[in-house]
Amino acid sequence: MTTATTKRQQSGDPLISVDDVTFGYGEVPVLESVSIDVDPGSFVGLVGPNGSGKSTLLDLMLGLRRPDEGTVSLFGEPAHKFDAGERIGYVAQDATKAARDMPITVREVVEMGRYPRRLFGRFSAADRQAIEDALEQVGITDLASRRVGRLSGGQRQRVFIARALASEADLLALDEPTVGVDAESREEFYGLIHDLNATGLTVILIEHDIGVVTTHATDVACLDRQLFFDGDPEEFVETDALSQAYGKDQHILQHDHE
Ligand SMILES: Nc1ncnc2c1ncn2[C@@H]1O[C@H](COP(=O)(O)OP(=O)(O)OP(=O)(O)O)[C@@H](O)[C@H]1O
Repeated sequence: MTTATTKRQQSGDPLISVDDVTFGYGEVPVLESVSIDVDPGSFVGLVGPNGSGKSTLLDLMLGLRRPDEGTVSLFGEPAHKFDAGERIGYVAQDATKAARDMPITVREVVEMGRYPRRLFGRFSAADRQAIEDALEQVGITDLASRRVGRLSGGQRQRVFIARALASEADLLALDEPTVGVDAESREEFYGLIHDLNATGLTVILIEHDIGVVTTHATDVACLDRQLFFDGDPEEFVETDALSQAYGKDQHILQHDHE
């Protein structure tokens, strides 16, 4: 996408490197000896049953929490020292639900993604163009002056993706982004994420629907405190990692397939 991304892709260094990480909230262990790399340009689907530590691992990857043991590097730096806001578009669980109460327009949300790049507190012509391009890329130009709170869940998701694009993020991190979104909008949404990944944007997606993950992801990581599987989606469906990780919670998967 950007020149910086291209350079990193050429260098072949992982964009995120999690090395032998252990983490707990107080005495409660959540992650145990987890090691995983996220390569530039990849689309990593992070799956596992409820409470298996997916959101926690994402927090650690983005430097929002520090591991008890092990190390996490992000863009080649210790993750907790990195100012993640600059190069990462993060759509947290419930982010769009919170947006229901936002008394601001779609364009204003997308502009926020561009704030850090302003010079002397003002948008340049290039900034304005980047904002328009981001709106257009996710197909919400005609919604630009609408209030975010008045949009559907699927439309709000697009607004947040556009904000990430306006910031020229190198990495898009999505935590169950389509909860509560209807099947058609959901399919369209993942088509959009697929296309963005094809342009070089690295994607990490937490998602219970294994079908979505195996269709779009280039890598699957299956977690339940430990990493059960990390690799090719096709191999993943052939191994017993699914039943090992989900065990009695397999109904979660079936439910999402319906
Ligand atoms: N801030 C917190 N303080 C204490 N415990 C927490 C906190 N956040 C999460 N946990 C616990 O850590 C474990 C892992 O939670 P996490 O949200 O990472 O799992 P998850 O795989 O993302 O779950 P889900 O699929 O249900 O969203 C759970 O047992 C959860 O209750």
